[in-house]
Amino acid sequence: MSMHAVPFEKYHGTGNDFLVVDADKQSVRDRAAFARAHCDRETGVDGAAFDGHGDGHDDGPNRRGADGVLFLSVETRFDPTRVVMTLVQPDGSTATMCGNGARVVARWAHDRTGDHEFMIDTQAGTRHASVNADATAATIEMGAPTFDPRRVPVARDDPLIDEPVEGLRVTALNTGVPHAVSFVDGGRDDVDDPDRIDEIDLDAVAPPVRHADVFPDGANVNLASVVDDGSGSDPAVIDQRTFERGVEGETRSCGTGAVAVVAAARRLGLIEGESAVSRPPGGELEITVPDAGHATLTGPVAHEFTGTLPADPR
Ligand SMILES: N[C@@H](CCC[C@H](N)C(=O)O)C(=O)O
Repeated sequence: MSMHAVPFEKYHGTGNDFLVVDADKQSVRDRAAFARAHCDRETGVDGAAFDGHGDGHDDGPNRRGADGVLFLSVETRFDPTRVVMTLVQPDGSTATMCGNGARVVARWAHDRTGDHEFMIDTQAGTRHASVNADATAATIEMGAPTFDPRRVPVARDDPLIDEPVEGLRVTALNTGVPHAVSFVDGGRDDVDDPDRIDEIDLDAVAPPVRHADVFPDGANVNLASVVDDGSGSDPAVIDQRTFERGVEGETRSCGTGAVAVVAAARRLGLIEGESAVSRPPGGELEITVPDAGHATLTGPVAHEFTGTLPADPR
């Protein structure tokens, strides 16, 4: 067994939290085993064990474990600096894209270089990223959402738009990874509605959809409720919850999910305008989904703590 210790940083974006490992400096032989062990919410990385935890500057959710490990490689010979991103999830799988993870990558790269603009190489394509002046928020270009059945993918010839799948009415699309979006009536603040979004047992209703035959690669499953349709002077507001493939549970926030929710709401005519605010449990995200071209995702990012972890945790 290797006793090698791997330095890492922990960051989060609206509560979607990640361990970050500099892949240029650290070798982790079995990345899946590393992620499975250290992301575990009961036995994984514990911030209380490390200096810098809750340092008063970037006070994160400070939960044990994480939603994934970002292995990053920086290529400063490019302008803007390029970062190659690989996300290994708590079940050991590798995700092709992660919106909140990419926002964390931009902040991590800023903390190393002082730059504010980056290109991030993901398995879903190369994405432009920027951090704001004090690096408390990051914006990612998210590519163009697609409902094309071959690209979601869904196992049928027509787009899957607002149809029943395993007990939910679902719209299927790909925003870098596959998503199923299901709109429900009551928003988080509709406290008198017994069926409001937060009353739904997501851990019970999502897995049958996540594993449905119509999704050959599986899907992340989002519940969404339109709070404001954007017909007034402000952008639309949508409450969101996401059950993530790879985490196999609900996360505090999902960036590709937020873009999927807004793109699906636009497709179904539920909101007006190309900008919207998504409200996952972990905070607020600003999304744009233009009629053509790249969507964008903007929201807060924060550093939690720094430490070292065993490279081979078995
Ligand atoms: N949390 C992410 C999504 C990560 C990928 C997803 N779990 C999958 O496997 O499809 C985000 O912020 O987009």
